[in-house]
Amino acid sequence: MMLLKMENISKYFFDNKVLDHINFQVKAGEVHALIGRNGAGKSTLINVASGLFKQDSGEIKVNDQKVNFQSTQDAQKHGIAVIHQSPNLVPNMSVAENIFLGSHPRILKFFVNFSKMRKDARKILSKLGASINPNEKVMNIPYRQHYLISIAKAIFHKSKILIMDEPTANLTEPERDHLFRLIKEYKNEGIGIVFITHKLNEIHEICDKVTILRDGKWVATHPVNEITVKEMTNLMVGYNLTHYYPPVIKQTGKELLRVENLTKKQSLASVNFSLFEGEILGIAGLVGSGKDELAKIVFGQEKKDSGRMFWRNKEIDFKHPIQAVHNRFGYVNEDRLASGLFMNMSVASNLSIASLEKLTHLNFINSHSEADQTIDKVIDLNIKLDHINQNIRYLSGGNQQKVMLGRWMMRDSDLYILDEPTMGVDIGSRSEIYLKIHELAQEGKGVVIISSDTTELLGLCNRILVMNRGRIVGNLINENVTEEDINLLMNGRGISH
Ligand SMILES: Nc1ncnc2c1ncn2[C@@H]1O[C@H](COP(=O)(O)OP(=O)(O)OP(=O)(O)O)[C@@H](O)[C@H]1O
Repeated sequence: MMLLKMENISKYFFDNKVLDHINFQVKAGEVHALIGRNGAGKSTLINVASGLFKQDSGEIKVNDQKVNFQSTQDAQKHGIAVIHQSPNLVPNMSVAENIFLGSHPRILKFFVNFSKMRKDARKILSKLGASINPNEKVMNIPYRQHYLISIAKAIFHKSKILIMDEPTANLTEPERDHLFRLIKEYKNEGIGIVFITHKLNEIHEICDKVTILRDGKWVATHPVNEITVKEMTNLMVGYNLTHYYPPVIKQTGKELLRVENLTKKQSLASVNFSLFEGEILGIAGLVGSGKDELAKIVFGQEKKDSGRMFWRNKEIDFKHPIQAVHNRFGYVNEDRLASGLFMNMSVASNLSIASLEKLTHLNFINSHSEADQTIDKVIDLNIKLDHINQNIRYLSGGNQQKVMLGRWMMRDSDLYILDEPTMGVDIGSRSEIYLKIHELAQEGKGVVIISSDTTELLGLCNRILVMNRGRIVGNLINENVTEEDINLLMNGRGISH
């Protein structure tokens, strides 16, 4: 018996055929990966499965019975739960209240049993290995952890089909291990799981089957032990992707940025480093190592306690990010969906927002020039959209990420601080972004890449700083450096060779 069967599903957004006769099915006790490039239609397909969108044609069956969902609540009643890429939690409610929203434990039918709610929430969160206080308001919880709260919510509602849209994009390694253990438990209980990911290495670890979509069309479904990561990649992109990383840069120029004794209570302890023209400098470190705070301080988004910074040997002391922007610094924030993008604005405005003063002439925006430059960036970064005036909220997650990078390229920044630049970006687009970053460096720009993906840092950077507990504990020229070296340093241990 199939838990979920989607047959010939098609879906249009206006004239745009986003899903074209897709077949997809999930058995009880199966973890089924759904993969494809940014904009391939993965989220749309699961939004149809969960009653958020209505398909234009095709049928959905749950336990071999035809269903016709009118809403997400309707799908939930049939046991389908979705954990979305950017969870929609209620910010001024507590974590526990968010987890139990709509089904609070009650005393005498009417009164919410808060103490039971908190106890249950703590139990579920600890199962996920998440150290989150259930009493804390969601608005005070780092955005990175919102996904964990959403998972806790889905677990509580005991679904038969659990759909996870990029569950590991924001998780640390221990959190990911907890999640995988939980997925295995669920599998044994006969729950069917749909697992969307851009981290193709995870598929062999946790999934049984994989379905690949391309441009809204079904391309293939295979048991995972019959397909390699390379084959999956080629099916996703539709060609043989051979050059993933550009060559590592060997020569750099003059000093661009110098950071001296940068200190901030509880996050940075006397950090010193320089960045040179044409350099791609990586920063590795676990959550809490200080790498994200370092980026925020350099960009003027957070205040330092002490220390000095120099740009081309001239002291800088930004009190506000706008000063950094004037100095031609660009910053792609790891929290892009929470604070980087303007969700009610068009793609064109999101791309041009950092360049407004450049594009403005006598106080009116030169819209021809804006449109021309925007189109250039869109072509450059291969952003998938219908029209540049389209609202950004309708772009797929990975394409929104590319807009963030395009914004600073359009501004023609001299320094690019990119915090998790390829989070949620498909493998084909990642290789295109790496090429762009390499081109920026070749033009003499300075690039700082903060990434939790050590392989990415080793593939792209000529030098890697490793941070641990607010300090730089390694400054490694990328020659004969291994992932293990970086992992040892990140965890506060020395390299043995
Ligand atoms: N509400 C909407 N209105 C108009 N177009 C939309 C809407 N939602 C999605 N789209 C378009 O549908 C296409 C598929 O998007 P979808 O979000 O399903 O892609 P995806 O495979 O999940 O990508 P990603 O890996 O980037 O998350 C994209 O071109 C997107 O712009």
